[in-house]
Amino acid sequence: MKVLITGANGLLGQKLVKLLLDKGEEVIATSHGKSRLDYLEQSFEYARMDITQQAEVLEVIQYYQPDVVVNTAAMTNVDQCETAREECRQLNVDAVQYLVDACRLSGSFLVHLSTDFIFDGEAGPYTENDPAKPLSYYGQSKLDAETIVQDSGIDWSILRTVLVYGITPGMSRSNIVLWVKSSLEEGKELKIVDDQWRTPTLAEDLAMGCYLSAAKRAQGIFNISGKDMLTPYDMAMKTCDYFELDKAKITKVDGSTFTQTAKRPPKTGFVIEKARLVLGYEPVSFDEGIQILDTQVRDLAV
Ligand SMILES: NC(=O)C1=CN([C@@H]2O[C@H](COP(=O)(O)OP(=O)(O)OC[C@H]3O[C@@H](n4cnc5c(N)ncnc54)[C@H](OP(=O)(O)O)[C@@H]3O)[C@@H](O)[C@H]2O)C=CC1
Ligand SMILES: Cc1cn([C@H]2C[C@H](O)[C@@H](COP(=O)(O)OP(=O)(O)O[C@H]3O[C@@H](C)C(=O)[C@@H](O)[C@H]3O)O2)c(=O)[nH]c1=O
Repeated sequence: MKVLITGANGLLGQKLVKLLLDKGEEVIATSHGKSRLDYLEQSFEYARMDITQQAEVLEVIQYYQPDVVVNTAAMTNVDQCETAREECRQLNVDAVQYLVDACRLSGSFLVHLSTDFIFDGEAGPYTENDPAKPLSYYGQSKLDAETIVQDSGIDWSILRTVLVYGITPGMSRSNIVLWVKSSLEEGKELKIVDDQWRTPTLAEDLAMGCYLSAAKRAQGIFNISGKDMLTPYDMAMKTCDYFELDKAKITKVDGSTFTQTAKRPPKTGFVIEKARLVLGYEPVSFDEGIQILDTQVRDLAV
C-alpha cells in the first residue's frame, strides 16, 4: 500500500516511516520543514507539506493519490497550546478539515492520531466509548479534530494514545524517559508528580498500531497505548533503576506543588482490549520499552 505520513519528522512519524519501509510498503513522508529522515537507508519519497496550508494539502495528496494518509502532525506542547490557541487551532483542527477534504477527493483512508487528553481524568482507565471532557485547549483541539473526522463520511480510523516515549534523530521535543535520564546525568534535581496516572506508550508500538489499522483499513476508534498503569514518578523510578541513576535527586510531588500552565487530567490510561482483538495489537511493557530505548540510545551515541 502507498502511505502518506504527515509530520514525518516527529517521534511517531520517524518510527512509522521506518516500520512501513521495513514492511516493504511505499512511503511518502511529508512535513513542513526539510527532511530529518536522511539516515534511513531504504528509498522513499519526501515532500514538503505544511498541513495548515489548504492548497498545499490538496496539491500534494492529489499528486500522490495515497491509499492511506496517516496524520501524525500536531502541536503537541500542551502548555504552549494553552496560550497560543490560534496556532494550536490552525494545526490541530483546521488542518484536519483540509486533510479530510483531500482524502475525500483521492479516496484515501485516513488514520488520525488523537490523545487521552480528551478526557477529564476522573474515571481512567478509559475505553473507546467513554464520554470525552477535555481540561486543556490541547485536549479540546484534539476532540474537535475527532469530530471533523467522524462526521466526514470518508473511511477513517482514529488512534488515541498516551504519553509517548522513545528516541529518534533530530527530535523536536523530549519525552519522560529521555528528560529524566538526561536531567539526572547532568546532575539536576527533579520534582516529579505522583498524582497523574498514565499508560505510557513506546513510539514503536504506536507506529505498529498505525500500520495495523492502515493495513486492515480498520474503521473506528482504537486505543493504542502501553499496558502498564504508572505515575510519572513510577516511570522516573524505573528509569533510574534501569540506567543506575541517583534517585535521591528526585523529589516526589503532587499537583499542589508542581504547577503546569495547562491542567492535566489526573487519571487517564487506556483499556486496549479492542485493539488487541480487532487489530492484533500487543504492546511491550514499560520495562521492555526502556530496554528498547536504551539500545537505540547506544546506537545513536556510536
Ligand atoms: N507525544 C505524546 O505523548 C502523544 C502524542 N499524541 C499524538 O500523536 C501524534 C504524534 O505525536 P508525536 O510524534 O509525539 O509529535 P511530535 O511533536 O514529535 O511530531 C509532530 C510533528 O508535526 C510536525 N508539524 C508541526 N507543524 C506542522 C505543519 N504545519 N505541517 C506539517 N507538519 C507539522 C512537527 O514538525 P517539526 O518537528 O519540524 O516541529 C513534528 O515533527 C500527534 O497527533 C499527537 O497529538 C497523542 C498522545 C500522546
Ligand atoms: C517536566 C516535568 C513533567 N512532569 C510530569 C508532568 C507530566 O504528567 C509528565 C510528562 O510531562 P510532559 O509535560 O512531557 O507531558 P505532557 O505534556 O503531560 O504529555 C502529554 O503530551 C501530549 C502530546 C499528549 O497527547 C498527552 O497524552 C501527554 O502525553 O511528567 C513532572 O512531574 N516534573 C517535571 O519536571
